[in-house]
This record gives sequence, C-alpha cells and structure tokens, in this order.
Amino acid sequence: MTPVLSDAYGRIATDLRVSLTDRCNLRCTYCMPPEGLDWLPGPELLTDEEVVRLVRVGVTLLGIREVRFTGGEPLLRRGLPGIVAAAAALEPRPRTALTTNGIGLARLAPALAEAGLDRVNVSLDTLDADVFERLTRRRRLDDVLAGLAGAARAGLTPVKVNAVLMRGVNDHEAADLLAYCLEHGYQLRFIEQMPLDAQHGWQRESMVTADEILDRLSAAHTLTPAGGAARGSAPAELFLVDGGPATVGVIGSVTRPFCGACDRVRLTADGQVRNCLFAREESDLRGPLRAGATDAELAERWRAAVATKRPGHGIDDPGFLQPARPMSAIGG
Ligand SMILES: Nc1nc2c(ncn2[C@@H]2O[C@H](COP(=O)(O)OP(=O)(O)OP(=O)(O)O)[C@@H](O)[C@H]2O)c(=O)[nH]1
Ligand SMILES: C[S@@+](CC[C@H](N)C(=O)[O-])C[C@H]1O[C@@H](n2cnc3c(N)ncnc32)[C@H](O)[C@@H]1O
Ligand code: SF4
Ligand code: SF4
Repeated sequence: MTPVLSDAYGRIATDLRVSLTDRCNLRCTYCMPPEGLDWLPGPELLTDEEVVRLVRVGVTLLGIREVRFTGGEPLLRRGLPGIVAAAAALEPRPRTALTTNGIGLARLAPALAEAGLDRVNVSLDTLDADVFERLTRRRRLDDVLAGLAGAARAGLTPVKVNAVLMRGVNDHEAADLLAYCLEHGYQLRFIEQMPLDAQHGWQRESMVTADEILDRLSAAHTLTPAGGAARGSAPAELFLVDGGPATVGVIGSVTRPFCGACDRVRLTADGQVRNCLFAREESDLRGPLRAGATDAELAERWRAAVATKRPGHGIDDPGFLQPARPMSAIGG
C-alpha cells in the first residue's frame, strides 16, 4: 500500500503547495513592506530539477493529488512552464493549479495551459487603479485584468479571484468586485486578512471579518449556503448568489477556521516542508537531497515531518506567535 502523509489527528495531506520564489513584483501592504524583503540567496533556492524531484516524490510515493504553484510571485520563475509540464507528466497525474497576482499572465497563459496547467487563482483586491496602487504600491491594475482575461481565454478554468478587504481602503468595493467577477465568469472569494505580513501590522480589531463581508454582499444580493458537503477541505465557504448557479466564497481563516479538515502541506522555495501557514517548525529536504538521499529516504523524512502537524493555527491561543517567515516566503 502507498504510504500517505498522515498526522496524529487523522488528516491526510494530499494538496501540495509549492513556493517557487519568495520574490514579487508587487508590494501588497498586507504582505510586504514597501522596500521588499531580504530575498533568499540563489544557491539556497531549489533548482527546477530539485523542485520536480520533490514533487515527484510527493506524487508517486506519498499520495499527493493536487500540486499548486505559488510564491512570492510564481510567474517570476523562468522555469515555470517546464516545472508544470514535469508535474503534469507524473503518474498518477496530479491536478495542477497556480496562485498568482496575474501580472504577465496574459502573455504566459497559453504556454502554461499547453504545459498542463489546469487552472489559476488570481489575486485582485480592487477595480480602482488608484486604490490598486495604494494597496500594492504599483500601478498595474490593467495588467492584472488582462491576465485574468488571458487565463479564461486559455481555458485555465475555473478562474478564481482572491480578494483581501482592508478597512478604509477597499472594503467599500465588495459588491463591485462581485459584479465584475459575475460578469466575467470568475469565481470570487474574499479572504480574511491573516497575521502573516512581514511588518507584523495585522490587528484583529481592524480585520474585515467574514460576517462583515457577508453582510455587505447581502445588501445587494441574496446569498444562500451552497451546501456544506461539497466543501470538503476547501478553505472557501461557498454561497449561491441570487439563487445561483454563480457563487461567491468567503475564506474565514481567522474567525471561521477550517484546520480540522486541512489537507495541505507546503514546500518552500528553499526546500523546507511546512505543515501549516502558521507552523513554527520546518523540516529540511534540500540538505538531504543535495547530500545524495534516495527518493525513499526523502519520502520517509517528509512523512515523519507531516506526522508532527499541529491541530490548528493557534491564532486564538494566548501564546500565539506569528511565524518567522512571512506569507510571501511560505507560499500563500
Ligand atoms: N488558513 C489557511 N488559509 C489558506 C490556506 N491556503 C490558502 N489559504 C487562504 O486562501 C487564500 C486562497 O488561496 P489559494 O492559493 O487561492 O488556494 P485555495 O483557496 O486553496 O484554492 P482552491 O483549491 O482553488 O479553492 C490564500 O490567500 C490564503 O489566504 C491554508 O492552508 N490555510
Ligand atoms: C502570498 S500570495 C502568493 C501568490 C501571488 N503573489 C498572489 O498574490 O496571488 C497568495 C495569496 O495570499 C494572500 N495573502 C497575502 N498576505 C495575506 C494575509 N496577510 N492575509 C490573508 N491573505 C494574504 C494574497 O492575497 C494571495 O491571494
Ligand atoms: S500577496 Fe502576492 S502579489 Fe501581493 S506582495 Fe504578497 S506575494 Fe506579492
Ligand atoms: S492554518 Fe494551518 S492547519 Fe489550518 S488550514 Fe491552514 S495550513 Fe491547515
């Protein structure tokens, strides 16, 4: 029987999220400071071949069924189409997905679809160019909108949109974002801001909660729960908009945590296994890989790492400490 990545709470990790770089061409205020961060040094990054090898170990020896590429901004990784192609060629073929800010996606979408990418999630917090610049510190709204359209054209569907609402900045735009996504056939999900920014600026009091988001949307639409059974381990709680079939999602990581059903495991761009966005421990696979470990030895280390996964993120624990790595370096 193929071993699986199981933990002490009965959860099995089948969804691998691979960070391909910690770098980014935006500076979203809830993620990074204006000056950026001390990027990982080149030699510490896994090479394309090393990424592909670890993905292969996950898929062929450990029961990984879905591989999502993220970052930082994964479109900045030159080898992305080749890495996607190698992942999609594995047996059993994993589902493949990408989470991106969309810049450059208009150009890259056809090649990524051709390589075997199944679908994309694109982050878009606003439809106002000035608000976009305030949130991301770059004037690139048109590139993101073009990226979304390019993804849909290339068949990278369903195209999902991730939006973080920040109080006093873009929280008045919930209904406009929904109208735009409904019009274009994108699946919108609102995300509660989490304490994962490098500047440690998160404050529970100012976070826009899932309840608030649903209240705002309910002013313009009738929302009905789309049905719990279909949710499985997905972070997004889905609601039918005006009877459906279109839906809107809310990812309430803080006020409506879903850790009990978590099926994720993460691999950082420098080859560390992380069990949780909020994990304070990591397990090194790059060292053993470069020291000549066999696939079976890497798989055993990975399995042992997941066995120690904690039950939840612990944001509500009195002793909660934000992880040392920010979201951009973990792989959001
Ligand atoms: N708490 C928590 N939040 C997560 C996790 N993964 C993703 N998120 C949040 O969900 C948002 C959207 O993540 P995506 O990368 O689009 O992935 P997803 O929602 O799992 O994707 P789908 O499978 O397409 O629904 C992220 O920005 C995070 O804020 C996770 O493991 N735990
Ligand atoms: C870290 S980014 C990486 C991929 C890509 N750069 C992007 O923005 O989609 C992945 C997701 O994390 C979300 N994110 C970043 N910081 C966050 C925070 N502090 N709380 C909640 N979500 C956050 C972003 O909005 C984005 O949807
Ligand atoms: S959320 Fe994504 S696009 Fe924004 S700064 Fe972080 S990594 Fe870059
Ligand atoms: S916070 Fe951690 S345990 Fe909870 S769903 Fe996310 S990755 Fe899984």
